[in-house]
Amino acid sequence: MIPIDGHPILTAATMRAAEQAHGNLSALMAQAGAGVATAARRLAGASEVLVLCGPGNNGGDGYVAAVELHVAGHPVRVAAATEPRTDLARAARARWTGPVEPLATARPAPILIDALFGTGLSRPLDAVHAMHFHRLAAAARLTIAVDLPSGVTTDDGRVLTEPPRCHLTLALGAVKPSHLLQPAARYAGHVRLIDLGLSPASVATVIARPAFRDPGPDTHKYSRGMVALVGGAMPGASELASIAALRAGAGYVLHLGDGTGPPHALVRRPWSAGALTDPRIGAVVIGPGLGRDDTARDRLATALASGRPLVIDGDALHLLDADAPRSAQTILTPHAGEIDALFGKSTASKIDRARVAAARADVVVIFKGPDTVIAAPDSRVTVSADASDWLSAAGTGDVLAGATGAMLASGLPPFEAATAAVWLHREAARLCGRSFIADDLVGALSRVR
Ligand SMILES: NC(=O)C1=CN([C@@H]2O[C@H](COP(=O)(O)OP(=O)(O)OC[C@H]3O[C@@H](n4cnc5c(N)ncnc54)[C@H](OP(=O)(O)O)[C@@H]3O)[C@@H](O)[C@H]2O)[C@@H](O)CC1
Ligand SMILES: Nc1ncnc2c1ncn2[C@@H]1O[C@H](COP(=O)(O)OP(=O)(O)O)[C@@H](O)[C@H]1O
Ligand SMILES: [K+]
Repeated sequence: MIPIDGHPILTAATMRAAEQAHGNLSALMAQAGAGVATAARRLAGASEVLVLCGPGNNGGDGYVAAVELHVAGHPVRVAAATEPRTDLARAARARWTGPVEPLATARPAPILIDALFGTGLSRPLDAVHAMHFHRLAAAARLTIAVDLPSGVTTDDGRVLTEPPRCHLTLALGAVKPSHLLQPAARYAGHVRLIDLGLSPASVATVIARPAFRDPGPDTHKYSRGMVALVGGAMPGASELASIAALRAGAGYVLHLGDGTGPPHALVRRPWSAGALTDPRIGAVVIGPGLGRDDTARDRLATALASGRPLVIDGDALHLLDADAPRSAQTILTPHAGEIDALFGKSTASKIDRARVAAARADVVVIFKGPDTVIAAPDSRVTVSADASDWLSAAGTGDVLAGATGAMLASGLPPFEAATAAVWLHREAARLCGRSFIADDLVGALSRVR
């Protein structure tokens, strides 16, 4: 049971390929079931465990876990609605010598293990089965999902049948997109990986603590990163982004626009056509509070022509031509509405949408939300989940844009800069607790650094 940070994300198909390449499916199931049993024993204390087993190999994992728990002397019962249908699951079922209770009449237990369906779920659950799943979970103190909460798809975060909210999901062999993507992810609870030694390769990974560029003895303010924030109609938003850039670690932040007042560390200058010609500028952030009028259009055109690395957010995303050729490293930070507006609506998974957008616009995309997907034009993807829901407040996106500018100006390549900023933003939100405002989040960036 290991934390998932930095681990590859695999789809059902790539998981099956990894399984085939391994060759010994029976050994994999034995390992998976043993891993589930170990985790359950660690968390259950002396409490009885009830394992719900489905017809496929997810159910097979459940039977193996039940046998392992029994052998270890742990009180365990099994319930199922249908007989196993795969050879592996049948073999695992045959080794379970206790009774198999019908799902509809199964007595609850304090610890519930959901081994109904995993990566093979192909349609909604039978309504009566789903009802009993919910009944047993409601009566349990702890619900542990094997591989995935039964009812969610594997690859795109969709929910076919609403499962109970599990406390823990044990991802078998690899993390899957639905462990991270909403709405499915909310049913998984904490996600931990059971390593099956498959070492699958993937261009998609779970976000991990980044390697920040910390200052050293030779550092000066410009080498640490100079960020220019292009202001506009609503100076509050660009100021928030400016202060975020400072607190995320930029050595020098230039706010180009109206507005006065603290912090004194912020260098304020009015906007001018030549404002972005300073060769020391390592990143330009444009969009927070920019407005969408002709002035905004002119400023965006100047930023795009400047050749400086760019972070394009908020209003600027509404003025941008996604298909125009790029003259500089560029990071876009759209939320779902902005992705729809820029690239058109789509029912594809958030990972695929971010990847397609990045390739089409030749940029790094930070597709924001409760699950944030960062994609590069070369197909690399990293996904950040478990962000505080309290981030759903005005101005938190401006903070992310400023932090992204600081990371880009520090010299990190765009994909790494975007990843570092998203991680920093998420951790800052964690430190803020509940009911914080964007200004608090800015302060917390320093504490995370
Ligand atoms: N990959 C690996 O490395 C490892 C994988 N392992 C485990 O294997 C799991 C995948 O197993 P799996 O492919 O047998 O699929 P699983 O999710 O058990 O169910 C599919 C079965 O249910 C059926 N069915 C589908 N939907 C249904 C519905 N709504 N209502 C009713 N029936 C429905 C479907 O039949 P269908 O009718 O669609 O043909 C099929 O019979 C994976 O999650 C992990 O736990 C580990 O053991 C070891 C390493
Ligand atoms: N429910 C949520 N849980 C976690 N993070 C969220 C949630 N809703 C929004 N966020 C994050 O909060 C920020 C909101 O940005 P955005 O929508 O641009 O707001 P604004 O433009 O008002 O600053 C993004 O970083 C997004 O990922
Ligand atoms: K399951």
